Amino acid sequence: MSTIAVLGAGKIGEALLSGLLHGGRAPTDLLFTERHPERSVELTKRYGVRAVDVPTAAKQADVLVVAVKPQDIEPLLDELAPAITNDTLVVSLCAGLPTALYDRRLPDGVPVVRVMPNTPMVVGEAMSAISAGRHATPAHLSTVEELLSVVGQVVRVPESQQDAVTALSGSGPAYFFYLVEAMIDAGILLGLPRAVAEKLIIQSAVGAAAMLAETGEHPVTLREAVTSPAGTTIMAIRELERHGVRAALLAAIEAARDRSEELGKAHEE
Ligand SMILES: NC(=O)C1=CN([C@@H]2O[C@H](COP(=O)(O)OP(=O)(O)OC[C@H]3O[C@@H](n4cnc5c(N)ncnc54)[C@H](O)[C@@H]3O)[C@@H](O)[C@H]2O)C=CC1
Ligand SMILES: O=C(O)[C@@H]1CCC=N1
Repeated sequence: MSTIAVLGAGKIGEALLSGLLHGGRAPTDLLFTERHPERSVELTKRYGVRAVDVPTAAKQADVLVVAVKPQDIEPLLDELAPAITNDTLVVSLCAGLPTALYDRRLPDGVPVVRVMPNTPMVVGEAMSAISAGRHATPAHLSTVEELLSVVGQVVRVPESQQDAVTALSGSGPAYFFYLVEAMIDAGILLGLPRAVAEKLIIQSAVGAAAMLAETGEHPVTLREAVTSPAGTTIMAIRELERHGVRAALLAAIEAARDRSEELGKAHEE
């Protein structure tokens, strides 16, 4: 079994470690690096996984998963470059960072796969999109696909689509949480107890998501089935249209895509 090291065990790094353990990987097959010692202690206690430094991770692991903030990539690449060989696969989860950045900064020929996952990884429901860098082979892509399918679903996309993917599914869970938060507030406005409003909205979200995933019906069809002539739903839809919610979503997701592109450009020479 291959050894996987997570470089930067924050929210996404921890979600991956925990998901892989849940999927049957032995703690001895996993390593992580973390710049905050107290975080390392906490994670080793929680998962029984060993914290190491970057050179040790590069030497001992077959797959290095980079999960630091894009703004923190440069010092990590400085540490990694002298320690890594072409036998090690680099998997980057960083928003915006192109595989070309790794190609420039790491020894020639190191294979890199760019991935955009999302936080539902913590419950095994991630959506991950993967793209091969210049030196990554179909076998490398399959390795990453296999790794990530333990924590959710995986699609392959050309790297040129990764900024759009980041805006859609990378950030996507935040948009749904934001909607849920606003709808719970609406329940409070209408005088419902908070606990009741939360239960009503969260279960409606879970039910709607399950219908989307399981019926294969188009969202328009599912929405129309809720929208009775001269009923309650159409009154709400009219207000959503009047307040430009659809246009707001288009603009919001475009802004997220632009930011992803910008994060990548910040590291251009
Ligand atoms: N949070 C999210 O929903 C998603 C995040 N991502 C990407 O995943 C990456 C990580 O994001 P989060 O987990 O949210 O960030 P985070 O801030 O929770 O985790 C980053 C971790 O890396 C550690 N770190 C930084 N530099 C380090 C170094 N040189 N050596 C060792 N550890 C180091 C930090 O101490 C921190 O614990 C980012 O690049 C982000 O774009 C991708 C998809 C979704
Ligand atoms: O907000 C961010 O930059 C990260 C990338 C995708 C989701 N969270």
